[in-house]
Amino acid sequence: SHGWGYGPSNGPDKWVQDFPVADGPRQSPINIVPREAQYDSSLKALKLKYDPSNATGILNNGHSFQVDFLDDTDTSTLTGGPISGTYRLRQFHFHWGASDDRGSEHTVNDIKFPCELHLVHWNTKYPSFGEAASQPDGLAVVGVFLKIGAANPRLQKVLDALDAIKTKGKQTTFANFDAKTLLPSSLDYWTYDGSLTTPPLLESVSWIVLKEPISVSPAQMAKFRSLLFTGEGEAPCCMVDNYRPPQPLKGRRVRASFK
Ligand SMILES: NS(=O)(=O)c1ccc(C(=O)NCc2ccc(F)cc2)cc1
Ligand SMILES: [Zn+2]
Repeated sequence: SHGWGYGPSNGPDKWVQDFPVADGPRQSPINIVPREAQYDSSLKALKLKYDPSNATGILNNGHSFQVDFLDDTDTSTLTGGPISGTYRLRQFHFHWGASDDRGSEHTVNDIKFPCELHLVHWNTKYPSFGEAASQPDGLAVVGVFLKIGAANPRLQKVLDALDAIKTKGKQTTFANFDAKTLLPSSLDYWTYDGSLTTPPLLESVSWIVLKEPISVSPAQMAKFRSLLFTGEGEAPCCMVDNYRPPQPLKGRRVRASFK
């Protein structure tokens, strides 16, 4: 009944009641201060190899919507970057605001973007996502900022599917989508050790936040905001402001892959 959410009674400030790790040492998101990030020449280039045929479906999970991928083989993977080994793409999803002045989870010099994309990967040294999610090196999430500008044609196929998943729990098939097309031209990134940004807030994520945003138009942002947090037949509540604000850095280092 009273599950976690983003409202006044169940939002980010209340999560610590059910998930004490919310006050842990490596929580996400954070504010990224480029001037204080340490360039690390030992950081490798990101290597993302995604197979479009692994896309299976698109789901309104009541907190965001996600595009799910078949992750039973190493056909859609993340390697290189700050991580060692092979991480498999499991899903991507977004966080966004009720207006263009907010919505991202990470901020840069305290600047909020209207939307942030998360591509979620898990370390194949563990038998499953669920197992990996409880390990300090279990997950790797690539974060991409969306900035208001020209309409982004690469987003359109995802946004056109949203009418079919308006309410919580609805899902539909979503096939043959190349998640790589959502990435900006530069793969320069900041990286730090963090957590899931929603309950259970597990401290198992190597965060890889790309410096270059991709574009989204105001009309496309309106499509995100047409979704509902609520299920069919419930009093409708617009799915907006589904972002956790930045958390204390607690001495963590943020490294940059670029000068
Ligand atoms: N915003 S984010 O990219 O940080 C993020 C990514 C994935 C999840 C997730 O999978 N939750 C369900 C879940 C969590 C742990 C499990 F063990 C099983 C399912 C939550 C937040
Ligand atoms: Zn997320």
